[in-house]
Amino acid sequence: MNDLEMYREQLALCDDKIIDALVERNAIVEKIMAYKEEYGMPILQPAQEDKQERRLQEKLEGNKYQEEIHDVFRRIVRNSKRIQARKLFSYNIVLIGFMGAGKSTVSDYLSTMFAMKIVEMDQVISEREEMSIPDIFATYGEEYFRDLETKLLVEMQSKKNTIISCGGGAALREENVAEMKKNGRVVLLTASPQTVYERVKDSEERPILNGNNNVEYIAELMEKRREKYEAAADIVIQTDNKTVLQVCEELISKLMEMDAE
Ligand SMILES: Nc1ncnc2c1ncn2[C@@H]1O[C@H](COP(=O)(O)OP(=O)(O)O)[C@@H](O)[C@H]1O
Ligand SMILES: O=C(O)C1=C[C@@H](OP(=O)(O)O)[C@@H](O)[C@H](O)C1
Ligand SMILES: [Mg+2]
Repeated sequence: MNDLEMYREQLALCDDKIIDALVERNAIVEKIMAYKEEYGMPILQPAQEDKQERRLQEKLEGNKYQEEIHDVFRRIVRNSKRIQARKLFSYNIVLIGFMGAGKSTVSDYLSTMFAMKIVEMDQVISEREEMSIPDIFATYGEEYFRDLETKLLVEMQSKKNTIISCGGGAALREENVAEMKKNGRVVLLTASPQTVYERVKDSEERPILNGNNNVEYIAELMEKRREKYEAAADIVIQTDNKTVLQVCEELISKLMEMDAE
């Protein structure tokens, strides 16, 4: 055997070790999940994630391949999150609720924590139309926008394991709700009119509230929509005075409870 052949064999042995370590690592990830579930512990633990990241930084300090190894670890962590998410949610998670309830924020956080794909409906529609949501409303009217929402929700049926962040009006059409439920669990986020107002008062992105951005109008519109939101929901989470992390934890545990039934 010449040297080159020997090095190649050594490399293959290294790859085998990496594979074995990854299989072992993933099995441990599953054990941690099962443990948290058994003892009713929070699934998301961002502080632990930060701690792990710091440990890695320290360990790699001064290492010649620091950047490359770090890159590999980022992928490893992302894939562990995916494994977790696939195990927990075999369906789409569809967030509905009034403007300012936190649908976009919660979706974003969840998608980061579980490395799940996300569809932010307003953003997709806006990109496709090459126009902001207020401009779509102003140019073509609300009905046109609502039809785009319906079309997008129909497309979403081909997705799996995806977080769908709806616009606040998406759950108002019955046909939309039927689409959401085909492949997803519908999560209703709620907040009081006062909380909504505090969260959206400086926003210019919500044409429905144009010129009416006050607690009274919000309360009235919320009441008009309430029945439809509630009828669509598989689970409901009240978000007043809760952090985004708390809302996400509640969402996860309620979905897990639902699956256990
Ligand atoms: N639980 C929360 N606590 C405090 N602020 C929040 C919370 N959820 C969302 N927000 C804030 O409220 C605003 C509106 O949230 P957003 O996610 O855009 O709502 P939605 O998509 O339901 O209209 C954002 O500025 C966001 O940072
Ligand atoms: O409630 C509504 O009718 C709407 C809510 C908005 O989304 P957010 O709920 O994310 O603000 C956006 O889709 C559009 O301005 C209409
Ligand atoms: Mg939103």
